[in-house]
Amino acid sequence: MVIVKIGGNVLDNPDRLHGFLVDFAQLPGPKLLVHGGGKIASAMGQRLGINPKMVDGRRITDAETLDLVTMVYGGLVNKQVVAKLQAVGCNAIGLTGADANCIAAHKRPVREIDYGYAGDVAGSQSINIQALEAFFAAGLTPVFAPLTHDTKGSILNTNADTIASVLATALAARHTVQLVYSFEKKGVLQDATDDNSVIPDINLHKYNELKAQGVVHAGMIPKLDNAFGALKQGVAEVLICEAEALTSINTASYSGTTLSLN
Ligand SMILES: Nc1ncnc2c1ncn2[C@@H]1O[C@H](COP(=O)(O)OP(=O)(O)O)[C@@H](O)[C@H]1O
Ligand SMILES: CC(=O)N[C@@H](CCC(=O)OP(=O)(O)O)C(=O)O
Repeated sequence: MVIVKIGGNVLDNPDRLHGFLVDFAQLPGPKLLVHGGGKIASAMGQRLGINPKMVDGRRITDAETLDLVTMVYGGLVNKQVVAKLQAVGCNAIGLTGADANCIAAHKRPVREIDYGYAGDVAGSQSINIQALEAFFAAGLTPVFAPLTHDTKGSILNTNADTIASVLATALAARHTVQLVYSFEKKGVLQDATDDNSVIPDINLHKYNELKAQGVVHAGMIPKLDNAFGALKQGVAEVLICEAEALTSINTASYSGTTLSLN
């Protein structure tokens, strides 16, 4: 089973998104897509006079930002992705974590920073596996927006990399799961501005070194934390690669980054 996450910079590029969705539709076997959309939410917010506030890669989600991200992730982006997948022969069903109680979360506790309506998922016990299995059994491909719910009536904004990691972890109890973080760059790079500097393999020790050297920074840190978290909890393989690499992931020509614990 393959779980794929697609990042906001590709979602924002119609040509790259189209190519990616054609490739995703062709992946054999049961599969699931998680999309981000942070960049689109920030741009739409600015048009509405809502300025984005990010701390450590997480959006501070006040009440009006929650409305914004619910509209953008759960509406605009999710439904556009689903319609485009339908057009290329993939029977996708668009979901948030509230739908079929797929992903329960809790509001991030206020410590130094109040993230507002940002949701953390406690672990794979918060995933409704039966609902996911029912979608797969019906031949449907779930497409998740980065939204969860608190089971008390509120939607929560949850990082898409985290959603991909917890879904992959929950499904790993029953399936051999491959988790693919696809984004706009060719992989984890030695020099974030040089696409020819892909680091092919990273284990936990090397990750800590890369972090300490500042080679891995910004949004790549939470992405890799989520990725290693999934490996530690039984996900068979985690890959980080560009959107265009999806059809090569199980071939010798794969040229992105592969993560391992040891
Ligand atoms: N070593 C690195 N290799 C590649 N990207 C890196 C690296 N360090 C930091 N980054 C940054 O991380 C970003 C990816 O994180 P993020 O924007 O959260 O991705 P996504 O759009 O997939 O959610 C890249 O656009 C890049 O700017
Ligand atoms: C709480 C939180 O930060 N949520 C993210 C969800 C979107 C996301 O993760 O999008 P990308 O994958 O495109 O970055 C946000 O609102 O930016």
